[in-house]
Amino acid sequence: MKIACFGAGQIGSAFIRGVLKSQIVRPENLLVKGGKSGTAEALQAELGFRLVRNVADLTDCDVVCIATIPSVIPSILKELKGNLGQNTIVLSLATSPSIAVLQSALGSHSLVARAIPNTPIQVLAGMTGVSYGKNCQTTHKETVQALLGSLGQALEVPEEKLGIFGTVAGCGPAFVDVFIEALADASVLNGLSRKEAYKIVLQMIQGAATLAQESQTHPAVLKDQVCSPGGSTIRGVAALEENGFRNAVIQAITKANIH
Ligand SMILES: NC(=O)C1=CN([C@@H]2O[C@H](COP(=O)(O)OP(=O)(O)OC[C@H]3O[C@@H](n4cnc5c(N)ncnc54)[C@H](O)[C@@H]3O)[C@@H](O)[C@H]2O)C=CC1
Ligand SMILES: O=C(O)[C@@H]1CCC=N1
Repeated sequence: MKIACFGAGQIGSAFIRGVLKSQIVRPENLLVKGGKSGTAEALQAELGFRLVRNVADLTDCDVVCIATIPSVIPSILKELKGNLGQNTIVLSLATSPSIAVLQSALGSHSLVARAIPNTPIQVLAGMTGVSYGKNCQTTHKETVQALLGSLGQALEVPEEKLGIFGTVAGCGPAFVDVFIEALADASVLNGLSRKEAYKIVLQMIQGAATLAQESQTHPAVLKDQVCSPGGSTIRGVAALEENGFRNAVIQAITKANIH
């Protein structure tokens, strides 16, 4: 597979690291164009992909990804128009614009898709939602699925659900990181070292997620299994409820919701 990526910031570099780690693309078949921040050049020195010198180099790419903030995208689309092969798919990783806007900027025959990945794609543990424009045929979807699926899980969703999918999966890691940090702070407050705290917290979170995934058991049942009568856990659960933990999480997702 030959791919290009515009943008090597947070999600662009996670994507670049992921596709090289999964070996879905070889460094010589990965072309990257960065902005003025210099991150693409620094990453290139580390990972050995190619930098885009000329957009005409992109005509034989299977997929051209756009991993920049939305305001930059119209100028990138102008650059791309006329420099894409007949089967090159433009895959935007940005929260906007919509497929309709991408399509109208690139021309009515263009192959367009949108995906919202998350930072765990760099360690091939991603969860990515993807939606396709009307010109994408099965073969194009298979190409994108192979690319994004190599970074973890990738699921096709209608575009109207991509926002909330991306909010939970894409913003979610930051919310979990806040939780991890808070658990570690509490551990340190109660006598553990930072190192011990993070080792315990990370394995605990991974274990709880694996148990929920593998047992396919409702989280309320799993929670009840931990809460011994008159025991320690139920006191902690009551404290979470008293402090509006569930509501805080619901509000976080609702406020973050990508439209
Ligand atoms: N950070 C994340 O976890 C996720 C971000 N996204 C989306 O990805 C997009 C980028 O977000 P971040 O990576 O967080 O931002 P960022 O600011 O870290 O990265 C954007 C990069 O684009 C580069 N850039 C600017 N103009 C350019 C141009 N004309 N050509 C090529 N590169 C150019 C900048 O130099 C910068 O390195 C946003 O639309 C965001 O919503 C989507 C899913 C997850
Ligand atoms: O914060 C943002 O806007 C992006 C979207 C998903 C994760 N980060």
